[in-house]
Amino acid sequence: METYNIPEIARNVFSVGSKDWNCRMFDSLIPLPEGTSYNSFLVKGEKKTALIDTVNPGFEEELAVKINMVSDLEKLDYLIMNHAEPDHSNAISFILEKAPNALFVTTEKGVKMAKLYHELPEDRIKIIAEGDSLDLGGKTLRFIEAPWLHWPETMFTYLPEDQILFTCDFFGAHTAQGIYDEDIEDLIPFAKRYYGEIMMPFGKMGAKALEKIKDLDIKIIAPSHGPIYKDPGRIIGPYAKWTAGKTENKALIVYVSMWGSTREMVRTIAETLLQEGVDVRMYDLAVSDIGDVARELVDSRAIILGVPTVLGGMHPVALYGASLVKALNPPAKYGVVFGSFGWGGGALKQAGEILAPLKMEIVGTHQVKGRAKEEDLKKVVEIGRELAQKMKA
Ligand SMILES: Cc1cc2nc3c(=O)[nH]c(=O)nc-3n(C[C@H](O)[C@H](O)[C@H](O)COP(=O)(O)O)c2cc1C
Repeated sequence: METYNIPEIARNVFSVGSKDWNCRMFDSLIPLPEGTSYNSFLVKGEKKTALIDTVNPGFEEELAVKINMVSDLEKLDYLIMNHAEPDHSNAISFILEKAPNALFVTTEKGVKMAKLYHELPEDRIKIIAEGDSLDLGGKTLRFIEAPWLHWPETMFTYLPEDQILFTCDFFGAHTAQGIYDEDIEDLIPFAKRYYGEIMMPFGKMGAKALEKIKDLDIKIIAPSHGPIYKDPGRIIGPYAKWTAGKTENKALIVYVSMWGSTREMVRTIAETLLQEGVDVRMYDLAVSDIGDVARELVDSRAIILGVPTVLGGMHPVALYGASLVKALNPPAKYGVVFGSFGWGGGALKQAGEILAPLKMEIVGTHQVKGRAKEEDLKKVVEIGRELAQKMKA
């Protein structure tokens, strides 16, 4: 007999998803130092039962066992989909097969996205829209469209009787640890990392979603990754700051250096900025966790990129880092680029082209042939001081 912990987060509301303790990479892109969870919630009303979101490939059987421990999967009435990404939607076909009377419930956009990944029985689709609700008997599920968090079809589900907001990826964190937010002291850095990796490019949509839910009475936030918030303010507060693009007096330095020339320049600007009272975070992209970089991008006021030339362009690792920075669209106001080359150069030009679409003012650039000389490092210090002044203003 398998043993499972099935938290009852409110009366007749069960957390039936899975913990993926050892997963170390997500979306073939994001490192997961503490694994993750795929949260799925079963809501039992007096008349009807609904499942909100499902689980990642490989966890379907566990989901079925857990549902059957607290209910009867065969008699499930509704399968609600807040988001079509397979880590939450993968078990849709599995569940619809095991629960022959269950209706698949989502928005019109949700159906379109789900059909990209699953074959859905047409006669079992129930399309809902903003403000619609389902009566389960003593429990109501109300739907709130929250598009682009982080795919076009995303929505939230609200359970007014228990004041629970099911937000899928929004407010999520990649960690398998804990059940409730109170279990993890350093949860917000994890949530911030997740925000940087997944939500930051859609910050404006995030701000709109916050505005939409601001008058809801929320006692519990139940996201689909990481712990459930019994203290919603603990995550809504930081999200208000992050989605507004508020920055700190902090410079994020990301660089690559093969023989130390670029490293000497970024180390010099780091020391200058620290002298000037600027907080500094520095990551060598060749050995760093890109999730840490994403976390620091969320509220850094300046980004400093150090990149040597390799084969006529940027070092490939720095190219990857710079492309990611551009795609994540951080709120940084100021930028600086340093580079080193041996003969023809090319990295600095390419870095400028990549970062151009960001709305950062480039405060300075400096490139050296080989190692930086005394006058080069003086120039780096000058750029650092000018940057610090601008950042304080
Ligand atoms: C694999 C490799 C490829 C390079 N390709 C170029 C190049 O195409 N053009 C150039 O000007 N320098 C090139 N260089 C020279 C480096 O850009 C130069 O050594 C630079 O000072 C390295 O800076 P770093 O010590 O910060 O890595 C290359 C160096 C290496 C190791």
